[in-house]
Amino acid sequence: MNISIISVGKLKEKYLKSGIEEYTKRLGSYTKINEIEVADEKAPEQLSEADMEIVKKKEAERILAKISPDAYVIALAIDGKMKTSEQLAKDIESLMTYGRSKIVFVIGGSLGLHDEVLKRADEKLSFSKMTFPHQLMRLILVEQVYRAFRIMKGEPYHK
Ligand SMILES: C[S@@+](CC[C@H](N)C(=O)[O-])C[C@H]1O[C@@H](n2cnc3c(N)ncnc32)[C@H](O)[C@@H]1O
Repeated sequence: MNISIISVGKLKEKYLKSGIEEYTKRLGSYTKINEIEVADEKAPEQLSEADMEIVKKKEAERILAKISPDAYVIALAIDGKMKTSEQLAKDIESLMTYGRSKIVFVIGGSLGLHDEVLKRADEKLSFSKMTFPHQLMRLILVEQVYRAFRIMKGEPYHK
């Protein structure tokens, strides 16, 4: 099983970096996780709709260039499908069972994901109807992937 997380922009906050490192280390007992960062585009506050589209499109090109054709892509999106941690574990397990050995999670930049990425995605996953900063989303996601492996292995985890 090869799991990647593609995200836009460099992770700057120390506390997020150390949280992600911690869960990546814990996950190491179950699977390897590749953290792929693609460059973000400058997005000043006052962008027109057209300019926002350009920013998201440029970021999308960089994201799509990192995804291989045989990868199962899960795009993180607020309007995606919500699931329980147990369901996520089950879904990852069935992907492994059916030979989809490459799973790629994609987290958008500050403006979100371009439609082209959403079209490439096999599913859209929502963590709630609230908006999280993309860098914090990385930490939440890696913890949930770790939790999913604990659940799959029948190991204890905090409820
Ligand atoms: C700051 S948010 C982008 C907000 C943007 N207005 C949108 O609607 O996508 C950056 C990225 O974090 C992820 N994200 C933020 N909140 C999320 C949530 N509740 N569920 C799933 N993904 C989320 C998405 O991938 C999103 O593209």
